Amino acid sequence: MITDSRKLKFLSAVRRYVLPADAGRAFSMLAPYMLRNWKPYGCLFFFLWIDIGLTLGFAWFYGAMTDAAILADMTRVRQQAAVGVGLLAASLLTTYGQMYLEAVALGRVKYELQTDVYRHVLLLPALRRMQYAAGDLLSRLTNDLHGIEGMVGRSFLELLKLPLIYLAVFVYLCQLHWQLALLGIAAAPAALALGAVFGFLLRRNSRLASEWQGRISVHLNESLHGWAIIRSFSLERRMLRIWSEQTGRLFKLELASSKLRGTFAAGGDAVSTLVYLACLGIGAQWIAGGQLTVGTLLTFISLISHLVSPLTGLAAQWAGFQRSVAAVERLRHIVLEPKEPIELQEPLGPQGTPRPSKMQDGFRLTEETADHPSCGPAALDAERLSFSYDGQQYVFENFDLHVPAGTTLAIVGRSGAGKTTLMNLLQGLYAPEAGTVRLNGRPLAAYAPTELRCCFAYVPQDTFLFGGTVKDNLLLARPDASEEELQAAAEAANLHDVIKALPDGYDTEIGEGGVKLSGGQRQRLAIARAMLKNAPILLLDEATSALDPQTERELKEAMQRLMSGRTTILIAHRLSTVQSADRIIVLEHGRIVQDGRHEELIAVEGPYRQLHGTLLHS
Ligand SMILES: Nc1ncnc2c1ncn2[C@@H]1O[C@H](COP(=O)(O)OP(=O)(O)OP(=O)(O)O)[C@@H](O)[C@H]1O
Repeated sequence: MITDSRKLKFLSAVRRYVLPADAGRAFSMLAPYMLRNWKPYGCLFFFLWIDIGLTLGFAWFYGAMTDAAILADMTRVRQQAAVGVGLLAASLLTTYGQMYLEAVALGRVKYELQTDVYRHVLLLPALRRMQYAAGDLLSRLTNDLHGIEGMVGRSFLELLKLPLIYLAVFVYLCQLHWQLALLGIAAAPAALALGAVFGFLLRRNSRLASEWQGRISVHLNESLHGWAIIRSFSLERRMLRIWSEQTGRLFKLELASSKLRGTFAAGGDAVSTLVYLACLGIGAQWIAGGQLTVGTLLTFISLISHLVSPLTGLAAQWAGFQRSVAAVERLRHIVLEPKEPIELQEPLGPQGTPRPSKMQDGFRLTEETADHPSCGPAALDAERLSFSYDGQQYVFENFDLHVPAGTTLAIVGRSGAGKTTLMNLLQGLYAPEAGTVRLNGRPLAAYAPTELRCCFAYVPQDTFLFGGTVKDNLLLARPDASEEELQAAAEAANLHDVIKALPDGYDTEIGEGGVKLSGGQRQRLAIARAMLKNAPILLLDEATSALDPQTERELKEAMQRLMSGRTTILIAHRLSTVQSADRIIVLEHGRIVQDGRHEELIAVEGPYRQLHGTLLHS
């Protein structure tokens, strides 16, 4: 006996299959892209009618040619041959036109959609961005993007074509011989039922396959980024096991889909063949009885498959369509996310010539990074800030802080105290749930995002460098910087001599993530970059790694040059930077538990004195 909940589940699954709400949403997302490219789509629609006309034309041609041949009417045979050549030429042109136009339409829609989704990813607010694994985003932007073909490619037009051709063939056949035509559609219910069941199963499989595809991407991405840890912890076997499990699951799903498709195709063939044989048998009897000519039967036979295959084909196309709906849904999730209101320069179209870029990964130096308004001396204030990552556990509650212009504030505290979170709140990367951060008395929200970014130079603990040359990486901070300015920044960061010693100087390729530079060199490159940006507020997350005395000294000098004349907030791990700060705050569970200069804090018993011993001596 079927329980009620099972029945409900089944009914809702059927409803989702027949009337998928997500299909409507997916269409409303894709419609603007298709409308914008209405020309190729319009032409494809035109070709669709020609295609239907050609199908009927060829069927008629075979019949008429056969009848003319049987009657040995050579004049008609010659006329028919000419018609045949015309039909063939039209068919070749149609095939070529359809393939070309599909490539144009599909390519443009995919390009525009991918660019929009990528742009959205670039502009995701920091906290929202963290909700997605990098590999998952990668999978959405590649696999899922290609998965939309069922909704915007020719298969979508096929979906339109199948009912039309079905109707056209049926009407045509009824005129030829209505009894045979009715015999042809007798198989319709069986074919439809077969198609619906298989389409449903295929859809479920393709959804699962999409999810596994995403997981594989996440794993692959982690393996490539964490290869050093994999090597040092001997995780190769474990990573390979996870990989094999995931790809094995995907393989099984794809195999199951292939089996379904195979069974479905075989079932469709069986139904078509049965109908074909039945028509042939009955038709032969009618020919013998003089009710039908051989040519008419031939026309009939060549069209009969169009009465059956659209039904099975419709379900197959429907399954492909469903697969696309699932893919569009995954892309839609991203574009529904809020984004930073930053205007980005319109990229070139698919036919446009890309602007020359020296960056390996195609990162372009555009006006977005070139804006460089000067904010002048800047003071930062946090007023009654409250912030939590999950809406439950508050990292900060009613937090107040005042950083006067031109001073250096050092933040110290145990791991997890909230130092990085505070830094991100102060530079407006995270929006507080309550309270305000003010820059020169004006709330951060009142600044345009690009204007705000230009007021801060951030040197994180782990420097991120782009593949490309030393110069490319420096120019990211200020694309219009002159050679002299680049050199001055590098000199101030104690990096110029190192760069000069590289094989191609400033034009040396530093590899993906700057792998060809040492850790200390990477840090100094980040400092030089911040130097070039010349922002009034400097946010520094000091590196915790101990460096050799020489590098340490060079780094310290570079940092001090960078800090002079700017408002600096630094997460301090080194005694020397803490000692020279104008003010030190000690954070504990999101609260300032000690506040003052080094001499004042060290003089009293408290967390600072305890932490002091753990700071790096340099
Ligand atoms: N993306 C995040 N999602 C959820 N919780 C987070 C996230 N980032 C940090 N936290 C939590 O917020 C708290 C403060 O973290 P934060 O990174 O600011 O500490 P920190 O003082 O910078 O630590 P460390 O010195 O180890 O870098 C911690 O309890 C941490 O678990």
